[in-house]
Amino acid sequence: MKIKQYIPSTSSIAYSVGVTLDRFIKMKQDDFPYASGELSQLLRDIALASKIVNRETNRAGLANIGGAFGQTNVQGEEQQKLDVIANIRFTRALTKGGEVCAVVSEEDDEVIDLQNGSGKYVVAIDPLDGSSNIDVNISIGTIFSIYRRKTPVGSPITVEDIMQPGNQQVAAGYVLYGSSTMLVYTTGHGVNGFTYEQSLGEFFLSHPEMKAPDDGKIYSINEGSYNQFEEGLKQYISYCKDKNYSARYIGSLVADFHRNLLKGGIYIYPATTKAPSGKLRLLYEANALAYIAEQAGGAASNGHMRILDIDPTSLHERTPLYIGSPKMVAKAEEFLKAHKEATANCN
Ligand SMILES: O=P(O)(O)OC[C@H]1O[C@](O)(COP(=O)(O)O)[C@@H](O)[C@@H]1O
Ligand SMILES: [Mg+2]
Ligand SMILES: [Mg+2]
Repeated sequence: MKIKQYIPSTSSIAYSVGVTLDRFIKMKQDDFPYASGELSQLLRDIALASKIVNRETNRAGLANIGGAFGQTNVQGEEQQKLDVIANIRFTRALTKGGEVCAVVSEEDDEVIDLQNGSGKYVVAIDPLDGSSNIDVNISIGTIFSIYRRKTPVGSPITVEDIMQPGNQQVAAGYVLYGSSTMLVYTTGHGVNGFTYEQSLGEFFLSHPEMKAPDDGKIYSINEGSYNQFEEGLKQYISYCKDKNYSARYIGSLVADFHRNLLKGGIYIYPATTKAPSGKLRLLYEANALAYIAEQAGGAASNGHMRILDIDPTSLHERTPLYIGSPKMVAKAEEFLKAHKEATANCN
């Protein structure tokens, strides 16, 4: 009996399809000898739910799942049907997976206790980001943050488990439902992006070790509320215009963030006179993207302090967000600080 060693074929007739998300998670898990596989399973559960939500978003116009659901959420926003569908799909996947004890969701007023005595993890999630773009076929997303609970497994869930600053995240990521669907995540060891191959039902590694360019020429801000911006920010926007930077604003946080992460740029959702804490939510929007930004060499602040160091005080609290290329975030902070100091000196 002859035995020969396997030599991988390099022939283009059967090109390699690449590394699947499952295999990548397994490979990375092996990097941590004490890893128990629970976080890996949790990431797989999120990937599964995102495949289902991807299917729903793709056929939203056909299957009568576009449009309003007819209820408002705790933010006072009218829920879209896809907000509710995505919320059900992710919460169900996290419950069935068995790794999670509690979920904080944009679409639920209170913390959801999954009645899972063995769950080690807490997930904060924006099931559907960019809701205003659902019915107009513009990229939308999902954003998630993962924490290890602070209290012993099996004990009642406490504020301590939920109200953790972003620097306590063990993983974070987003799904972008765009011209292609991508899952981008970090477990604190760099950022990797996977593209969904619909026909095979698999995510494949397409953007290994993503790095945010140090600087950029794109600024993303909704200037519709310009008159309510603080003076320092107005000066930074003039600076961007003097520099002939490109203004790009999709109105879906995940999509704007993703573009700027790849090309270099800054996304700003500022404080305004009407909304002094801005619009975006700390626990399930800002923290996750801030962790990814920093893991890719970018930066994220509320204009004055690092997002990841903010101690949360309420479930749906909002924060101004300045995120993207580190030099651009630093420059924006500089303008805010300089104007604040100048005003203070005048008084
Ligand atoms: O319409 P505005 O005020 O520019 O706000 C757009 C921002 O609001 C959001 O839609 C808020 O997120 P949700 O859609 O998850 O509520 C962001 O995705 C987006 O960046
Ligand atoms: Mg959102
Ligand atoms: Mg949302």
